[in-house]
Amino acid sequence: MSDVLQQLAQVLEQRKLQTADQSYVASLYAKGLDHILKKIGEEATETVIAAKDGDKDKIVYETADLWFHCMVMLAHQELGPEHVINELQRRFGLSGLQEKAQRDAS
Ligand SMILES: N=c1c2ncn([C@@H]3O[C@H](COP(=O)(O)OP(=O)(O)OP(=O)(O)O)[C@@H](O)[C@H]3O)c2ncn1[C@@H]1O[C@H](COP(=O)(O)O)[C@@H](O)[C@H]1O
Repeated sequence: MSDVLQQLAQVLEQRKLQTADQSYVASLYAKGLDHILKKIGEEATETVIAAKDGDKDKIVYETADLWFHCMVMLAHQELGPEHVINELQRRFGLSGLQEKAQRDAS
């Protein structure tokens, strides 16, 4: 897993001990899950708009915002990026069409 994801996950855990005026992440935790989910929705929309505009710098910037807020959501739910990476690793090499056919059959 990327070092920066692991390092960021550690910072997000440490921020659980801070107050909202000390840290943006702590302020997100203080506002609660619904606010974090709203931020994910906003960042997802901004990512879609950037992609529709074809602005590569903006796509990267907005995707980073989206990933960051998803990381905050995972931390809030006592999960980390390793759980998502493990799921992607589990799926690796398994055709999306094959996986869907298996799901539809069960
Ligand atoms: N990667 C990020 C990161 N990406 C985006 N953001 C913040 O996410 C917010 C993006 O939301 P918007 O664009 O909607 O800006 P906004 O209007 O200010 O946000 P709202 O007040 O509406 O929530 C901005 O305030 C950004 O600064 C981030 N804030 C923090 N981090 C990482 O988290 C660490 C801990 O941050 P603090 O908790 O603030 O110390 C930092 O060292 C960084 O590594």
